[in-house]
Amino acid sequence: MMEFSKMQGAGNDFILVNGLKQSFKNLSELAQKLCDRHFGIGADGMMVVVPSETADIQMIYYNSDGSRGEMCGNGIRCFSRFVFEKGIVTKPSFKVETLAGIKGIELTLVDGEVEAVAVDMGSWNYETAAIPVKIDKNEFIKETISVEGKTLEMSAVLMGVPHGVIFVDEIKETETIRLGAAIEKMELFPKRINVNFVKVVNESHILVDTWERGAGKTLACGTGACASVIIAHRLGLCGSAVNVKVPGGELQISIDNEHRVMMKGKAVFVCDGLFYL
Ligand SMILES: N[C@H](CCC[C@H](N)C(=O)O)C(=O)O
Repeated sequence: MMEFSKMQGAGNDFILVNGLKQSFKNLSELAQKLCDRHFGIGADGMMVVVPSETADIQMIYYNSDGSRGEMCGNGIRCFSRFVFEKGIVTKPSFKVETLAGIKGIELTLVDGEVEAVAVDMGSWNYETAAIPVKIDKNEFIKETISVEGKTLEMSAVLMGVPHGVIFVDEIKETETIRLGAAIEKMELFPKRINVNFVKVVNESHILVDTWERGAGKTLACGTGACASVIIAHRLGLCGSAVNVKVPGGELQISIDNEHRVMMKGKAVFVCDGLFYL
């Protein structure tokens, strides 16, 4: 049997496993098994707590399809509350090692409970070689793509993981699913890509709906919310402090003048349990 916690951040749900107490052979297979919504517990992804030599603790993230994600914005908020409330980390400010670099965490405590988690998500990268995008241009900004019989204008950015951002007049979940699924796997994106459909309400409010690489349609995507603000800000469509409303809740995203993105939002425990491996 295996101990786990189920958590969610703005409706993006995760299974957390304490890798300091138990070790596993194949994390990709474990993620697929645990995240299956019929034969397992059910979640968008799985995080494992492991030691770090360069930070206070290390987060390993897998999507529900068993693919490794370099970073997970909603996930790192849940991970941070988990390691604090389980006593693994004992201070409200700490650093988490990820495949996308070390992230700074600030917990907001109310009566000893974690009320919100702020994450220094670090900076972004527009270079097509880094995202990656297979195109003979340095950046992929407002480029035209044809998919599922539609011509769309998309911009791409690496926010720890690859993100595409498409601005729409109206968000339709059926289109997020139909178009997102096709764009994720286009040859243009050798490592696949997360796809965000964005409606700008005003300069401090946007709506985002995301099709996630390796997880499909989710109720929120933290790195996607960050990517959407970054691109909207670059195109002059929003300011540098934005409330991002997603189907599962909302996130506060801000860009500082050192080219860094800060994300703040909740992280909620759903349950603790035992899984029969
Ligand atoms: N599916 C993403 C990783 C999780 C991102 C998302 N859950 C977030 O909150 O940032 C990828 O493989 O690129």
